[in-house]
Amino acid sequence: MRIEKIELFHIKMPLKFTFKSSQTTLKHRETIIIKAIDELGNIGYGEVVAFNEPFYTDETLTYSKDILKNVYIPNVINKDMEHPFHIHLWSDPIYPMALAGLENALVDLYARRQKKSIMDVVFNEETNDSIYGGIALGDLDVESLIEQINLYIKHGYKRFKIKIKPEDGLNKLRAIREKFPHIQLLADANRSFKNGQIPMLKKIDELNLLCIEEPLYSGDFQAYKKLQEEMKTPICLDESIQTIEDLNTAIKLKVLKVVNIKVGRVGGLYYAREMIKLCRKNNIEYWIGSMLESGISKMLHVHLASLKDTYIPGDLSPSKRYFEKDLITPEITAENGIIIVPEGYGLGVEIDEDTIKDYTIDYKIIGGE
Ligand SMILES: O=C(O)CCC(=O)c1ccccc1C(=O)O
Ligand SMILES: [Mg+2]
Repeated sequence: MRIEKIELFHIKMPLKFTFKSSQTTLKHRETIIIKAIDELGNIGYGEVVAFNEPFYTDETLTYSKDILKNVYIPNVINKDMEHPFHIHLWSDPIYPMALAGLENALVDLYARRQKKSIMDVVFNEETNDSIYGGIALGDLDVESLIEQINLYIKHGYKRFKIKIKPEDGLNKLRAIREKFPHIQLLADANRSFKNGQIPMLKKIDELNLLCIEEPLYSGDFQAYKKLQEEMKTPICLDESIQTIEDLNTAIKLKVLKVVNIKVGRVGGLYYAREMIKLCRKNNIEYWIGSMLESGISKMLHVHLASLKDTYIPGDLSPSKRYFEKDLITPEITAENGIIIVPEGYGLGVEIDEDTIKDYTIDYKIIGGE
């Protein structure tokens, strides 16, 4: 396969709700959609899931765009490639979300070219035909959280993730657990608890959570190890694990029980697969995370969440929850909280380029001369 042309669409999608975490408030989701075209006219899409501000990791969309234009895209354009993962021989994940977006576009293209599903290209193993969706809720007030959970329980959902901060996180979780004793509940603190607030964190143990994501401000592995020794709720690492080396270190230090693997954060499907292999070898639970992206990423995550040994099937719920109009046809939908994994080639859905163009605020084309 030879990639002849790459288009970058910097898009800005209005969110249907304001999403608050301990670190940020989002009313729009900006990402970069990458469209890759090969010498036969096959097309594949990927999404760069960085944000405008470095609240989650250091990578911002400005950095992503620069490295794509100056390094990652020139490294692949007009070269013969046998497999999309060969991109990783030529480019390092300095800005992993940029590299992942490009790699994902090449994998989607390659799978469509081979008339295979993306999972058949990346994982040669049996997967589930459907997954249980779950609802990730921002840091809302207690009344709104309860209202939302009630609503989605009526729609068949059983799993909820709540964003928390030290000031009121414990009280919110207590109120929710009291009202809903049987739901599967997770919390994500996005590194907001400082040392003095650790006693409060330990009280979360009373609430029977599936896990708590990244509670500690320090992000320090030794501090996580100590905390996990003192808590029975599994601690789930997310932003602390960016590279295979991070994961290896965490495994060696016996820090880790659960890890949230995000394709963007780790530099693409190749690295995500390596991490999954490491988790399996070391009996560590893993699951596939998301970050309010368009259906181009979220559908990829639906595919990965269909692996049979994930801890939970991820932060995945219908497109319509997030956006008036998503970029894929059909959009992600759920029936009774269950999402069907599409069967077609590549991502298994069509990409709606008119909608991409409607959301585009900056455009660049490379190659194709
Ligand atoms: O896609 C979703 O609904 C989950 C959103 C989410 O938790 C998140 C959103 C933005 C940045 C970081 C995170 C996270 O998982 O830490
Ligand atoms: Mg998280």
